[in-house]
Amino acid sequence: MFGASLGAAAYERAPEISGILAGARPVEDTRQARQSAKADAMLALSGIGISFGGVKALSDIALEVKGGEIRAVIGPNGAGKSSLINIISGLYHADHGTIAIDGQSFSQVPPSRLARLGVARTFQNLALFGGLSVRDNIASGRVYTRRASFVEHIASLPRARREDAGIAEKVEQTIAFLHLEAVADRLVATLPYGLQKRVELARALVAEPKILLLDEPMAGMTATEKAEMAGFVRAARDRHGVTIILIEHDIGVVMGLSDRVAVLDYGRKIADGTPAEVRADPAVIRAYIGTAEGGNGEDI
Ligand SMILES: Nc1ncnc2c1ncn2[C@@H]1O[C@H](COP(=O)(O)OP(=O)(O)OP(=O)(O)O)[C@@H](O)[C@H]1O
Repeated sequence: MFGASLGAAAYERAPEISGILAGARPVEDTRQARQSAKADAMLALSGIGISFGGVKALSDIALEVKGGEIRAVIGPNGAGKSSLINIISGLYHADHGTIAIDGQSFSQVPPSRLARLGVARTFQNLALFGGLSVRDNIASGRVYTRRASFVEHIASLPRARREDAGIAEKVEQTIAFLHLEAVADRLVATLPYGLQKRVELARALVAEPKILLLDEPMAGMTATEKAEMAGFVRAARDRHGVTIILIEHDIGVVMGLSDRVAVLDYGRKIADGTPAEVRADPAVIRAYIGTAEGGNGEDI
């Protein structure tokens, strides 16, 4: 039943996101949160809950992600997957719970510190600069590393030149890693969708994150493009040790790529384990059979 792609979200969230950002609360570092973070976890969520109006998008979610793990979060449409990633990346503020990133605990992750905390993400709907080249889009992923002032850059002072050279080197390494050399000078808007998704991955990876959040990185791709993307995601983990949290509707891809899989349904975690454990879990089978996307009764 999981062979097919299960489709995309049915709504846009930009206005809500900007509203939430405007109301950002200060960071908290609580003893309770520190205790709940397991020592070897790169990321640990505890008691996470969020509601939108009357809709409980997430209730009491715990999730532990070990360093270097590829961890998938799956579930039917509206299960709360994107909300979870948006909370981890500071776009949404949880009503309850704590988030520990590499040992630092927050009740709300500050988006302005996300890159320095070593977290990068991609978006369900592409968030690239269509009128800029592939190379410039990728370079935008390292803007946060700049220290030199505007004036230093205008005057091309040594610190600014060193920074530019460092960024350019990382960008070229990332272009090579993701095999984007042939399109590096093309405007992003002129690329096929599958390649645009790869550019978005490149922009996240150029920041050399410890944690990479991928929100449906293979949505809308052909089978060949999905296989390529899965290869790049695995290589990012294997070669660079990046810890990866992956939301993806194509369960075939998820099961082949992930070390562990958490399953959400109606905002609750209903299963968490290896792909084999999750595939055999009756609650997971029930959740998918109860949706329009599943329902043909085959095994997961
Ligand atoms: N910004 C928001 N404003 C209002 N409701 C929201 C917002 N974000 C999420 N929701 C609601 O929270 C619930 C969970 O949505 P979410 O997008 O997290 O699910 P999902 O599992 O990612 O779904 P999909 O697979 O369709 O992308 C849904 O009922 C959704 O309508």
